[in-house]
Amino acid sequence: MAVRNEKEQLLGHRDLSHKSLLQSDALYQYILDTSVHPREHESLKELREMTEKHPRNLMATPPDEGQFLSMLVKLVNAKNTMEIGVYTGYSLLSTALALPPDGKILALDANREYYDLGLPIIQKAGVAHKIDFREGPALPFLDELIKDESKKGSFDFVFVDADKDNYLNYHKRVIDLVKIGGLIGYDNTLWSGSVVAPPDAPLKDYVRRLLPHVLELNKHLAQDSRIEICQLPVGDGVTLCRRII
Ligand SMILES: C[S@@+](CC[C@H](N)C(=O)[O-])C[C@H]1O[C@@H](n2cnc3c(N)ncnc32)[C@H](O)[C@@H]1O
Repeated sequence: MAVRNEKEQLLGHRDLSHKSLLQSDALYQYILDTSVHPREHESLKELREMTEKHPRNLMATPPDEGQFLSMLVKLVNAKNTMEIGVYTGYSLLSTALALPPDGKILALDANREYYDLGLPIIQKAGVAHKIDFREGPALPFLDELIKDESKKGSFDFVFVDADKDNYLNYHKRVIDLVKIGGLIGYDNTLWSGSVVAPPDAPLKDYVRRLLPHVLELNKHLAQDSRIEICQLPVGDGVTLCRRII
């Protein structure tokens, strides 16, 4: 593949409608063909293919990231989890399939219409009973949740993939809801590679508008002594935070 200039590289993967920060599309395709698609649960495949036809499909979690989340949930033996930002449910279903039969996911999204598109597939996969879906803006919901002392430190794993301008607000609440030793995953922390874009880079409007929030979050997480962090170039960038105090 021809080497692309810096600006093209910053925009390229998004424009090709999959999310990869790798050096070439061929390399990303190799990962999908070799390690991801052959192991993808049939319901996840069905949900992914259904979502690909949706006008807002750019929001969907890519399958390599879904596989990563599934592995994480199993590695930490998660039972009680939360997801902020569901869309049609690809990451939700990946997590639900990875949880034990009595595992639970509190799933928050401002828009139930998207979830309802994926719900029949989630039901067919036999994991809908693990999901407690709540429609509405996540922030006030978290403010209520945190008033309940029994919810503090009760989550093993939280995945945040919603409005980027609220991530810091989510972090301020979620850090008290996740248990010590538990994990929080923040999605899109490399923001299509725009975190290193020169000022005149031809970024899409929403990428430019939300970039300061992503940069602020990354800085904040790196300085937060309550967590250990690891930022990974999976999907659009995922920062894992392990609560230590
Ligand atoms: C990037 S998508 C989530 C993708 C999803 N994790 C997946 O696997 O496909 C972001 C979602 O966040 C939701 N959202 C945006 N702002 C929100 C808010 N303030 N509170 C709750 N959900 C919100 C949107 O409705 C959308 O479904």
